[in-house]
Amino acid sequence: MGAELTLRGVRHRRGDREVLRIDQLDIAAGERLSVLGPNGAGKTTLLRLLAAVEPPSTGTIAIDGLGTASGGVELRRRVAYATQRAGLLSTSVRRNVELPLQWRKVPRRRRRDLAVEALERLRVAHLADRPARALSGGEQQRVSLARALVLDPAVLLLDEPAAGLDAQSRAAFFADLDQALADRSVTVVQVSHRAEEALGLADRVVVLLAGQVHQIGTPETLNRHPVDAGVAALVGYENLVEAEVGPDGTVLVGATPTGLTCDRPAGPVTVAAFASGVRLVPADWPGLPVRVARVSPGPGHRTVALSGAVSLLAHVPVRAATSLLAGSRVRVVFDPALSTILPRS
Ligand SMILES: Nc1ncnc2c1ncn2[C@@H]1O[C@H](COP(=O)(O)OP(=O)(O)OP(=O)(O)O)[C@@H](O)[C@H]1O
Repeated sequence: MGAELTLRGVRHRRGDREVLRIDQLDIAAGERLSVLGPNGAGKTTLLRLLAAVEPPSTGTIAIDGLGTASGGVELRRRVAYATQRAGLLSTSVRRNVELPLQWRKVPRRRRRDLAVEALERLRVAHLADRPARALSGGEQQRVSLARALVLDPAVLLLDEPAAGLDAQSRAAFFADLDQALADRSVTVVQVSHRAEEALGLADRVVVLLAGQVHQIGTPETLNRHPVDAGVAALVGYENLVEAEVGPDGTVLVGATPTGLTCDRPAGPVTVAAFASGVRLVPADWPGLPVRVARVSPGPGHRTVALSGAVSLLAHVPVRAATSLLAGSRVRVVFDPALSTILPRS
């Protein structure tokens, strides 16, 4: 059964620097929470506090109502923490996964069965007799996860579980992780600096910037309604453009309409637009005048760098991009479904 986590008034200092500040966070039993933030945001610090590796400088963290500061063995046993590096011991894969069970005095026979089952769930049972340190990075990550899951934890803490994997291996890894967790009600807190990972498997996402929570919401909310430009950049909006809301609600760059309207009061705003929401139209149509600076191949599209009054990135279907030559003049409007208007920070 997954455990409920509650954080109240948590502050954590490293030396005289405060690196984490979370006033209140409740994580429901069985919830999958992602923590998204850039390098140095405090993600690992948060996991270390949740795992009771160290206590917060001030404030409380409780697991099913029991404070981590009490340091009880029983409480620690309910939490499995897979650190950023797989950290496997230089023995066989099987032994790595069996060891935590041995420490808990699980009988040998049962240990073996549980270890094999955990390895099977992560699709690495065929590696059971190999030296763990001689595996590839991706294989080691899977064994590390099997080692965490074999304890049947109430809380699973994952620090960048797919760090160092290529894009294809990452996708397969997360699909298998999803499968491995499918019939468990474990509470999962996973940290990542990649939006696609953080938003992929989560019920909710916490955005951490400089140690502070900027936004908490479902992946869909973060995607469609980031609260500020910092969150927008982190969730993958490639374009952030300074604009103005006119008296009639038209969003303008300079005096030029952008194709967007909003019901904010007249004044400065920031337009966040996905590259796939930047529409190129002929130079004699209404829109922002720009020049094509560069066209480069992307997966299933061309990435077009545009310069002019604003610099933008656009993703353009391959067929439509054939007529785009560097230096040519076009105009740009933003697709409202792939753009959002933010307060100017
Ligand atoms: N042992 C330490 N001593 C001093 N400062 C530290 C220590 N560990 C981390 N920090 C600082 O605390 C802040 C948060 O670090 P943390 O490792 O939690 O960030 P992170 O979001 O996990 O980063 P990354 O994505 O790079 O792993 C950073 O500014 C970091 O430099």
